[in-house]
Amino acid sequence: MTSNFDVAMSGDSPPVRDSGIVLEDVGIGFGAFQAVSGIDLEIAEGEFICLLGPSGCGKSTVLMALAGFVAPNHGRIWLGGREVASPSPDCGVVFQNSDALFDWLTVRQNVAFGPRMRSVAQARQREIVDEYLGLVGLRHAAGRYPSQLSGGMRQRVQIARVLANEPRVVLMDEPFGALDAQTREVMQQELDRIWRAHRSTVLFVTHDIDEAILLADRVVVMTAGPSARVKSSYEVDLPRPRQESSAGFAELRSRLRADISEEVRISLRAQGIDPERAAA
Ligand SMILES: Nc1ncnc2c1ncn2[C@@H]1O[C@H](COP(=O)(O)OP(=O)(O)OP(=O)(O)O)[C@@H](O)[C@H]1O
Repeated sequence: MTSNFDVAMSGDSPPVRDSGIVLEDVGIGFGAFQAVSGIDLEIAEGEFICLLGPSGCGKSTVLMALAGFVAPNHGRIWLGGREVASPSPDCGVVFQNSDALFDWLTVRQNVAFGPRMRSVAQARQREIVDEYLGLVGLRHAAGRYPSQLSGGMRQRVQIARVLANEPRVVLMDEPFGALDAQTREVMQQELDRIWRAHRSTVLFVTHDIDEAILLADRVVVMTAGPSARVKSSYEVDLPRPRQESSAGFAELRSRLRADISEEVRISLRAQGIDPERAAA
């Protein structure tokens, strides 16, 4: 496929041989503030990673660097064997806010937008749109405008629109964070089902430990910032779809809770807040 890759070929051999992701000693700063540093992480092709950590530790910053929106000030990032230098159609991004949709286009036109930009033939565009709208259960709403949809439906359109570009990697930054608890639960189940059908490489940022265990092959925990790094990594060796009531789920939840609350306490102390008082 010829595409207008915005990523530069790395001068030397990249450390990945497939469509995975490699972050090698990555640091990202904003002026004098070093948000993350020394991030080493490998994500295999088709792997679903959830990134957890205390608020403000730098999860979104890492995602923005992977998407090519922010440049690291140290280290290197490879995606599918190419060094990331700027945003690329190889990498689809779903944000928390479903307002990323084009209000003046119907659901069908929103999902067809990427394939149309890639000059995909019209008949094929229709097939792609039908496939991805079917996947998110919204074929019946193809003719509606975003303003005529609920928040959950808009978010599903956003996911379909990103997947219709058939990116190698999907980055999701708290995509269900703004949804009510019930819609969120349905969306988590749907995403699990969609991912099992497509097996793209996914990096999913969340605050929610249960969401991470429901979705991830591996949960990666970051330390408190500044200069946050990867603290630990947990393989989620539970059969899908996962049951929150299972013993394995509960055991992993309590290990993750202990690990993250240690970092939250560090983060609160750094802000001059006594964590014991804050909990009282
Ligand atoms: N554009 C920016 N300019 C300056 N500082 C920034 C910028 N973007 C992020 N930061 C800082 O970098 C740190 C990491 O922010 P980031 O949003 O990545 O954290 P996060 O872990 O995703 O937070 P949350 O869980 O609350 O969404 C924070 O201290 C934040 O204030």
